[in-house]
Amino acid sequence: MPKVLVSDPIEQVGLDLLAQVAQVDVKVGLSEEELIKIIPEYDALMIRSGTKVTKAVIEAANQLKIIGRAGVGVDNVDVPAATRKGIMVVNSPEGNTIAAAEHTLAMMLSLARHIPDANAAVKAGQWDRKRFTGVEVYKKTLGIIGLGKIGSHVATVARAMGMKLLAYDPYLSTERAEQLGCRLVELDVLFAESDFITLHLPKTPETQHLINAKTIAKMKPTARIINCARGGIIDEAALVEALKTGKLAGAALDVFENEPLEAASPLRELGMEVVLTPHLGASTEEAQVNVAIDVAEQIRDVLLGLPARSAVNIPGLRPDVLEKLAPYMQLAETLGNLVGQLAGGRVESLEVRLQGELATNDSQPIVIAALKGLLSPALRERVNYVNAGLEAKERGIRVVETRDESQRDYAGSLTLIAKSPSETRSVSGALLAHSELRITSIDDFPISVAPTRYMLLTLHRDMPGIIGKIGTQLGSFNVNIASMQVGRKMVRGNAVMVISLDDPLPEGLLEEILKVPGIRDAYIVNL
Ligand SMILES: NC(=O)c1ccc[n+]([C@@H]2O[C@H](COP(=O)([O-])OP(=O)(O)OC[C@H]3O[C@@H](n4cnc5c(N)ncnc54)[C@H](O)[C@@H]3O)[C@@H](O)[C@H]2O)c1
Ligand SMILES: O=C(O)CC[C@@H](O)C(=O)O
Repeated sequence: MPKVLVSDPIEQVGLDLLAQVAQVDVKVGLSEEELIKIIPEYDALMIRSGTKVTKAVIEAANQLKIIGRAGVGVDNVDVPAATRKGIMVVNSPEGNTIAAAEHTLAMMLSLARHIPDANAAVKAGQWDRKRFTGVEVYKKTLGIIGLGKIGSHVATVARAMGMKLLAYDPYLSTERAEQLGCRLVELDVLFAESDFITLHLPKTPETQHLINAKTIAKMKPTARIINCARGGIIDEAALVEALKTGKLAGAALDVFENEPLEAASPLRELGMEVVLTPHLGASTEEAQVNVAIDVAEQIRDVLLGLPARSAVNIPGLRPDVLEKLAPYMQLAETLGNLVGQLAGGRVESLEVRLQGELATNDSQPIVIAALKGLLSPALRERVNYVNAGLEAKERGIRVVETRDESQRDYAGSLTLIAKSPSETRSVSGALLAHSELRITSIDDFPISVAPTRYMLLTLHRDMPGIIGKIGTQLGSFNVNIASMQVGRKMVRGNAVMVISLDDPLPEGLLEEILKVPGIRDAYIVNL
């Protein structure tokens, strides 16, 4: 019988499901060392957010086939290390949506009406009504940053409470926002006009400290902010300072830069302008049952040799199909991610052109992988091989597929053309020997570049000295170049430059590069 280790508290219904096919050991509160010691015995690991599945744990997991995260965020799992080891990571992208949305609304009302402090005062024997006079949410403006699953439900309920809704989500169509009764605006407008601001976006390098001293200065001093998304999207030091100096009226936080919140955190010192909960967004009986069943079923299926429905890293295809298509799917996902970043988010249509041997295969997994790549800058681990098609449809992205079975320079190649309201961007790629990925053109400029984690792309005029100037700029910011290539259609015409970097591009460098004469546009791409 296979063995499953459950290392965080999981609802019994999930454990019962697993017990039908496996020996289930529940061992909560293990240290990393203890986990490393026992993990080689196990075929599956089931966790919530408490267990840190580090690279060292994964390296020791010689028998592990699947890691199941009973919840959405897989930020506590080293997913690239699991993928390299062929371990599937699955999650439950929707099981706790309602719980997190309702917690957000509860936090907003608690903050508006000082419920936690009033409750504590009454329990302490007091009866002070004046001190706890609150504000109404009716006819107030709620600014929602991130209008995905949770943000959408918050919008629906807040609208019913008579709130005016603004939203900022760079990856969402205006139509979808309008369906939810939200006016899609730029971030600065949302900051300036909102009475309440609520965060429902993923934490990424781009969204880290999105709320900081500078952005808080753009908000009304009467504004109140709610974060039930991820700690670190708000700069806590800046928030504390703003609350102390009256630049902001209140904050309700369920998530923190460090969890558990440090005993000495200055947030704990603040008064009723702050409401704090210990990451309870998903903690309802219903959500815990949902995520436990969702993830236990997937672990059970994988142990029985069946596909999983919410694999974050490896698609749940039959092994023989997967083996053949996997390198092309990786190519499609990389190109989707690249073209999405170039098109700048609001993609309305994606054309998938399959060439050569790719055109003769089942195209569905390739199209899905391209959509997963396209949506991953916006949705991160919430988009997977199962929901990518549906997510794209809900976001109003039309998919057009074309095939050409003739072979050109490569056995099979793929082109993705993404259209946004303002522009059309295209990228092509192919596989070399040993399934090595190559980007073979960008906006029809021929190149041959291996995709890397950090890349800088420029559109520029082909002229003497321009490459040297960009190299000097990167050097002056201490950024190391791994490789560089220029693609052009004619001498001294328009060209594209693709630079692979060893380090992420520091803040401010892109602005300097855009000032170089001859540079028409420049992009940071993280693959
Ligand atoms: N507190 C909790 O216990 C709890 C529970 C569940 C989820 N969460 C967190 O809530 C957040 C939202 O979850 P969800 O299920 O709604 O996710 P989702 O993927 O459905 O929605 C996220 C939305 O954010 C948008 N987005 C991405 N980058 C953005 C940016 N830079 N600016 C504005 N919008 C951006 C995306 O387009 C998407 O619409 C996540 O951070 C998730 O980890 C917390
Ligand atoms: O309580 C949990 O397991 C964390 C919930 C939430 O942050 C998630 O990512 O699903």
